[in-house]
Amino acid sequence: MAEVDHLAAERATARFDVEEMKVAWAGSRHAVHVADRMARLVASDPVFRKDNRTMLSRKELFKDTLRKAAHAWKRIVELRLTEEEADLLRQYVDQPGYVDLHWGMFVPAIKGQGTEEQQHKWLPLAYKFQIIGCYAQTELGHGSNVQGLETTATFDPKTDEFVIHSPTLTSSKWWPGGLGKASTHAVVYARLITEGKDYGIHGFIVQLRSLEDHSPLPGVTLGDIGGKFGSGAYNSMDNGVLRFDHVRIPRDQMLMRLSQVTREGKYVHSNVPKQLLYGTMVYVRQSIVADASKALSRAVCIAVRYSAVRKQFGSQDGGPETQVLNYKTQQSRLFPLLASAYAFRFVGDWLNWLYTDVTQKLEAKDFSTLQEAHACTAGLKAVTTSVTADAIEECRKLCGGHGYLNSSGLPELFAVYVPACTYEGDNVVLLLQVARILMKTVSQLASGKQPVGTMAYMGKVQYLMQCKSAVSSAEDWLNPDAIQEAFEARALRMAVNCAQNISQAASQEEGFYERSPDLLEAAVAHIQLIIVTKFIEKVHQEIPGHGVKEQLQALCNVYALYILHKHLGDFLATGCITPRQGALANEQLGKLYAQVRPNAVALVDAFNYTDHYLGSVLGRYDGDVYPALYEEAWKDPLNETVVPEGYHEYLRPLIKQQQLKLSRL
Ligand SMILES: CCCCCCCC/C=C\CCCCCCCCC/C=C/C(=O)SCCNC(=O)CCNC(=O)[C@H](O)C(C)(C)COP(=O)(O)OP(=O)(O)OC[C@H]1O[C@@H](n2cnc3c(N)ncnc32)[C@H](O)[C@@H]1OP(=O)(O)O
Ligand SMILES: Cc1cc2nc3c(=O)[nH]c(=O)nc-3n(C[C@H](O)[C@H](O)[C@H](O)COP(=O)(O)OP(=O)(O)OC[C@H]3O[C@@H](n4cnc5c(N)ncnc54)[C@H](O)[C@@H]3O)c2cc1C
Repeated sequence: MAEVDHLAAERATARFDVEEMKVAWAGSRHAVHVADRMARLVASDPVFRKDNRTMLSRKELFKDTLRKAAHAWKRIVELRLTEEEADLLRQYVDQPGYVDLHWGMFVPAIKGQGTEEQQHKWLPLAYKFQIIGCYAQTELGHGSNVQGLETTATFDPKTDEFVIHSPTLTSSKWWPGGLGKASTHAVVYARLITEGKDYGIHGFIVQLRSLEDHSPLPGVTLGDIGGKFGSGAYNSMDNGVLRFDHVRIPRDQMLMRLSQVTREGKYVHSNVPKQLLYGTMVYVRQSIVADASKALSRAVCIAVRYSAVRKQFGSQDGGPETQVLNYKTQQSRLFPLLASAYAFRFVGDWLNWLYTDVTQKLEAKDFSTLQEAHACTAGLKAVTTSVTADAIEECRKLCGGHGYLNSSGLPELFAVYVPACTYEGDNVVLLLQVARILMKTVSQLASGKQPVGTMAYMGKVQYLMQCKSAVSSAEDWLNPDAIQEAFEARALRMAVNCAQNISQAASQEEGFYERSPDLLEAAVAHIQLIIVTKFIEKVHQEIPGHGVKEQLQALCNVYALYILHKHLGDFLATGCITPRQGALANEQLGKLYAQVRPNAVALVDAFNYTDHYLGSVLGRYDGDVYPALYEEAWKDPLNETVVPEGYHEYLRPLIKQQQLKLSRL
């Protein structure tokens, strides 16, 4: 803990029990305890140092990642950490690397799509790191359109093998993380061809490198795809390129849980929906939503603490200047992001519950909730990552000039985070999936089919299409029913408007294409409704701790009214509220910001992040920002010598030449 606490006065104004808020944030007392232990374990280990990361070359950074991953594994084994502890330890190491894909996609792909026999064979090898795996789906020519992939897996009945081949340049696998330099194996997605017929995309386990000397196996060409956005950041990951030249694998390396190819070459599809092939993506999208609240809360923690330390203007007579956190503009930019971090955390928990529930149903051959799982994971992944990426950049601006320094931690956080808007499904492509499901649901309303799950509100179509908000004062907007109704009416009316416009087109397909910008907005409105609903439900639960529930209630209202204010056009255009009611919502928002202000620093303390994990001189727990900034500057390699390299070659001759010219005048 800090010796001098420059934020002590801020912490003293908090009107709630921070320790209990930590429990509400983490989910349980146990979760706080485990996270705390793992975070401190990482922070105290010199191998996991990361303050020099942005100054390393790509090669040094990659080697550092290998070293950290090996050391993390050593500590996991030595300390006999549980799976929960090990996952947390890796998260706190906070450096993207091949292990993310090994544990996050390779293992889940085998678990989800492999038969019991295949799981029995491959998982123990993966669990002990006797093999390292990645997820090779995307190609140079196709990423979003999975059905358009070109790699082929042709069954050869003579040898009982599949022949994996990249027929074109565009069929080269391109992007898979961990593929470039680390992986020995991959789950490769390819078109299955047997008996002369193309049965579409299936997964195959393919060995890529020798387990003896790591050299590529015959017929396999692979490497790294090159440097990426930002210094440090995602460059620790070896995203790779991979080409196959008629590489043979045994038939039993096709992942055969969903469909099989017999010894004779017959294709057999089990009686399950084809979309289960996309199961690994659904799993990771769900994890990405949980991850969004982590990235957003880190950025917000830095910006809130620094805004409480930073002072500008406000004194005419030499008295103290104003903390920038006291400026209403700073609050109106920052507090909605603070509220969003909490909102994403709770909706992430709910999504994790939904995912587990759907998985259990699938085990029992109940596929009824598959569409709900797809819509919620795709939509929430898209909205939470887009908001988080923008919010990290906003936090950088909220920290003024110092936010632009690497030592603020924000540039690297942004650069690492921003591809989340693209990987695991481009956000626009995913929102259009949600929109398709919305249109399907609207079209079924006429036949009397009652929508279920997060679409259930659409069943109230008669009421929601004509209801008028009863809000008549700013305080009325504190009523969760008023908020819920306005959000439901807005989402439903936007979806119905789209459906009506599409129905006037020559075909459903053409209408969908023409109206896709509106459909995106309807999908966002639906997903925002889910986030608001889950936040309201959370606040309705019993929440222990002095003042904790009240703070969460205030943040829930901030989140909802901020979204309402930001998307006021939607609410007005659909006639859900009047301009006067919109103004009242904004008035209430201002009052809520004043309520959040004295609690702001304590609300970010509740995230319970170590200074190591935050990686920011501006976000230090003790708020002692200026000495840290000053010290950090001297660590830059440019400051290793007083006179820079290049002085004698370029600077001195230039100066001397100019001096000579002047002396001649
Ligand atoms: C630190 C170490 C920790 C170790 C552990 C880590 C674990 C993870 C933990 C934290 C995570 C946080 C960070 C994660 C880091 C991850 C690193 C990044 C790795 C990135 C990997 C990738 O990017 S992999 C590649 C991803 N690719 C995509 O997402 C492609 C997107 N495209 C698609 O999904 C499909 O092509 C698309 C859905 C767009 C279209 O499908 P298609 O079949 O062509 O056609 P369509 O007609 O639209 O759909 C038919 C039918 O199917 C339904 N459907 C579609 N998708 C699904 C689905 N997924 N599930 C269920 N149903 C689906 C669709 O609604 C249609 O239904 P009907 O209309 O016919 O009823
Ligand atoms: C850092 C990073 C890590 C990755 N890791 C992996 C990995 O481990 N394994 C793996 O297999 N892949 C990986 N990928 C690939 C990733 O999954 C794809 O990049 C992603 O799915 C997007 O596909 P794309 O690149 O083909 O984009 P494109 O589809 O080419 O997108 C280009 C533009 O077209 C738009 N667009 C595309 N289709 C439509 C449509 N139908 N309607 C409207 N607009 C459309 C998009 O919105 C976007 O603006 C990774 C990518 C990144 C950036």
